[in-house]
Amino acid sequence: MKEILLGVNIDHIATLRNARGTTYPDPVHAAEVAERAGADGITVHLREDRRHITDRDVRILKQTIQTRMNLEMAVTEEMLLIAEQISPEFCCLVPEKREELTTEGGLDVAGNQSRMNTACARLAAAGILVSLFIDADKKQIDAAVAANAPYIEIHTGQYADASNPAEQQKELDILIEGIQYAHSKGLKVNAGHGLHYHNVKPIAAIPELYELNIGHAIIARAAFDGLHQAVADMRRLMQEARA
Ligand SMILES: CC(=O)[C@@H](O)[C@H](O)COP(=O)(O)O
Ligand SMILES: NCC(=O)COP(=O)(O)O
Repeated sequence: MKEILLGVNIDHIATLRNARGTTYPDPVHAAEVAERAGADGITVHLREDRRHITDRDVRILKQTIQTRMNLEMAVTEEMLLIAEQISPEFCCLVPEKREELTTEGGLDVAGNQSRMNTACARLAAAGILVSLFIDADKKQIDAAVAANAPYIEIHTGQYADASNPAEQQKELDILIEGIQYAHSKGLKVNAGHGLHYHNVKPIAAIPELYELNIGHAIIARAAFDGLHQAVADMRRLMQEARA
């Protein structure tokens, strides 16, 4: 069966650094180790409040990443200008709330169609491949198609947060239906959020998926096993699911 790619999100290396205001651990170093361990791309979320990744990180990473940068960002004028200046290979547009602990759901593309169309067109004009981080909802998938986004990333948060196997299976079925629908519409379909070593396989097994973006669980595992091992183990689990 086809390979599935792994984008490693290194935000929480920066969380650890910022907790003490030190210069270490450096996300630039993390990207290099993750790439050597088999990451197909590096994801960073430049939040409006800069709680982890900073402008400096994005600038230097753009010069040092050997694979490709996927810059996650809110749909704001400030972020669009940064993306146009940095020119990452991919931009994933995500919803953002200042107070949230982490991303709580998908972007409402359908409810903000003209703003999304404009953002996608601006990024495409800058040569950036756009992805929209959305829920597995046909209305949002149709809106992503209408916005001319070549990629979407399906939000797996509800699946990851399910509190029992029956609920998790229900969420998985919703994801599979949405992913198949999006794929049939010609979108390249990624997925991510909340995936970890014990819930990744059923997601990685979905044949229409192109790439998974995984961060928090890999960085947490790295504290005990080292980042190289943590990335390699995640990659292996994903490939096993495709065997
Ligand atoms: C959009 C998304 O699902 C992730 O990138 C997530 O936002 C990671 O960053 P946080 O951990 O700061 O939420
Ligand atoms: N877009 C999802 C992502 O980059 C990583 O999310 P998480 O694994 O840190 O929850």
